[in-house]
Amino acid sequence: MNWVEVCVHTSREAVEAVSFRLQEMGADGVSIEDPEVLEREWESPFGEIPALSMEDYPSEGVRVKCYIPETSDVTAFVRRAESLMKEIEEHGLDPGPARVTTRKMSEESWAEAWKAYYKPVRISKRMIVKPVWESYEPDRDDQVIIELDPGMAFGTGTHPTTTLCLQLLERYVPCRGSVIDVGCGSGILSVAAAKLGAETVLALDLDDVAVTSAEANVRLNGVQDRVRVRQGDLLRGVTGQVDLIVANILAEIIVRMLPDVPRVLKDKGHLIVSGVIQEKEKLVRGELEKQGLQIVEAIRDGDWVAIVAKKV
Ligand SMILES: C[S@@+](CC[C@H](N)C(=O)[O-])C[C@H]1O[C@@H](n2cnc3c(N)ncnc32)[C@H](O)[C@@H]1O
Repeated sequence: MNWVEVCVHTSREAVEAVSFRLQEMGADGVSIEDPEVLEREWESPFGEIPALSMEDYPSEGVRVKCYIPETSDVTAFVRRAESLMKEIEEHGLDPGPARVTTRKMSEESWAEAWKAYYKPVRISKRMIVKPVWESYEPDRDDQVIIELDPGMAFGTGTHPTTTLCLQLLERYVPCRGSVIDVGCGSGILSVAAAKLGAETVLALDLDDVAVTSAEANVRLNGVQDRVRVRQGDLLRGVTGQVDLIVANILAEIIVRMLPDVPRVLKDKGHLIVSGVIQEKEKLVRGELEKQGLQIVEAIRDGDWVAIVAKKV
């Protein structure tokens, strides 16, 4: 299949909002070309991009690129991307050059374009997310390495909403406990939960591309005996109770899921929700309380918030 690269040239402050909205519009991931990486002093070998070249980056602003099938309605997608620039401005963010351009790509060049931007990432002292085509030498005995081939699904481990979830999973996955990952995308959080000691993990996603990708990543990490992947709409139809639910989806969708949480969560079980932009934090907190869930803590990365709540 051939692809169309849609490039949104924007400002650094609008990158998060643009990336998230492009994914809401149906793009299954984004790559970000920010000249800031040319100047940054890396603290560790992780995240380094070899052969950095000035020509690959814009001289002003940041380029956010995504790839959509040539057979999809490209014109409509581009129109929505253009109106997104107006939305950004209305929300008081600098849209930057606010240009949307397209380029046709073959299947092979699309795959390579992705790989160039995706390197091992250190999530915490113990946890590393590593693309399957990269090599990495563990630097501690208790290291948790999550191998990923994200394909077309969201969840490379580089998005702050995913990173926040991974950091919380490291602290909240109960040893030999049960976990549900709602909106599993590439399966990254399910694999992490299994590698952090969960006995059973149910990975759910509405999108069949995500289901296929999660199944592949579960096998890649050898955790298929503990992780089941199923297509599903939030917690609808889920029976039984688990120790931990994690969901990295947008605030509005999380709010729709919350009425089902007390039914699916064991007493004293935890819920981790991420994908919450700062402005929506109050809404999510209010709905958590409405469901009788006690807020334990919230952690942040830029404008993103992840909240942990407990069934008391
Ligand atoms: C932001 S991605 C998170 C992927 C991955 N869990 C991570 O943390 O990187 C959100 C995922 O939720 C899925 N999703 C959206 N609405 C859903 C719904 N109603 N039920 C289940 N999954 C849903 C999307 O298909 C997407 O894969």
